[in-house]
Amino acid sequence: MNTLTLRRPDDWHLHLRDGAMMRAVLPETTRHFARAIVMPNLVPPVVTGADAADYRDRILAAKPSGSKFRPLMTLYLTEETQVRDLRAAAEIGLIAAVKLYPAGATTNSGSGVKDFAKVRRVLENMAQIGLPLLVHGEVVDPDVDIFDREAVFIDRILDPIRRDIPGLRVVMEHVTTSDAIAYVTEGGPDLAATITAHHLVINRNHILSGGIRPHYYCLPVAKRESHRRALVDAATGGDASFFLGTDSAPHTDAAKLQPCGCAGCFTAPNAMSILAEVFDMMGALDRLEGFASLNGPAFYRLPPNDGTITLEKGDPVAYPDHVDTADGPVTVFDPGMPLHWRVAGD
Ligand SMILES: NC(=O)N[C@@H](CC(=O)O)C(=O)O
Ligand SMILES: [Zn+2]
Ligand SMILES: [Zn+2]
Repeated sequence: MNTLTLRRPDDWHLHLRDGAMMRAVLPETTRHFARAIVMPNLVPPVVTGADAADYRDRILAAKPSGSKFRPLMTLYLTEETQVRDLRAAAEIGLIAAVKLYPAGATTNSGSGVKDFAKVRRVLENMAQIGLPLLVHGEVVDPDVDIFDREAVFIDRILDPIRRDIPGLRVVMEHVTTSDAIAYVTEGGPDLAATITAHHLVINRNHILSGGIRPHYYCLPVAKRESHRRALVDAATGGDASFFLGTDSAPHTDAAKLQPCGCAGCFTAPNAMSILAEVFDMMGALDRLEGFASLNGPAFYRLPPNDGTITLEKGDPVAYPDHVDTADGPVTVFDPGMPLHWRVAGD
């Protein structure tokens, strides 16, 4: 097979940032994706409905002319989140989901939740109205090994919350372990997971191969090879609980390349080429549309997109190694292998 036409895909987990950075990275997403769940971890975070409306307007104003891209907004859950504000934002269709960051778990998560009892009433209301809770699923306990934080989060935090609040719809974001895959596979219709492109192609060895590779450092950190294989099997296996969320997370090189560098991989430009390569290697190209374009809308109770994109197979595709922003260059994720599939028109 040398060409493949899919319904236009969506990105169910994306960091667009703000200001000059947003203006520089947004076209990299709108080129391929019709919609994206936009993460709220700005500084300060997107906490209220009014914050989300303002941020949405800034994104729409920065969108390339002619693009029909639709940002799907999220609120950043804090211990002060007001039920009334959240319900109002959901009712008018301003927000598509609410994001839970355990305080301290990742980039700009300082305003996240420390005491889960304090957000219980908000979560109950979300269950009532069917509004999905998106979780960065890692515990922050420094005594828990960084490679175990996702599995421990499921046992200590996520599973108790889901038992406590039946009907709460949850997306485990950017899953990295076979533990999460197993939990989501067994989790029933109210549980789903996003999988990134980069976690399908790197394991933890890549971060430390021949030296330290800051551009492969993201959170949750890539795990051992057996986990990567479990992710590939889940993404390509046809279970509708799994769908694409690139977690494309731009940071300037200056912010990545320092003694304490930021976590995040910038994959918006080449995520679709990476996915096509992985699905092709697995003999599963016929399932790429489900993963990238159908399973996400089904979980979010939205229609799939009308338009299509076409992928073409040929000589290895060269992507620019960075995108320039007014804040400095942002390095594009290097998958470390040739990519043979390009999006037609790129
Ligand atoms: N994934 C990352 O490594 N970083 C994300 C935050 C997140 O999604 O956890 C970011 O905002 O930079
Ligand atoms: Zn995260
Ligand atoms: Zn993210």
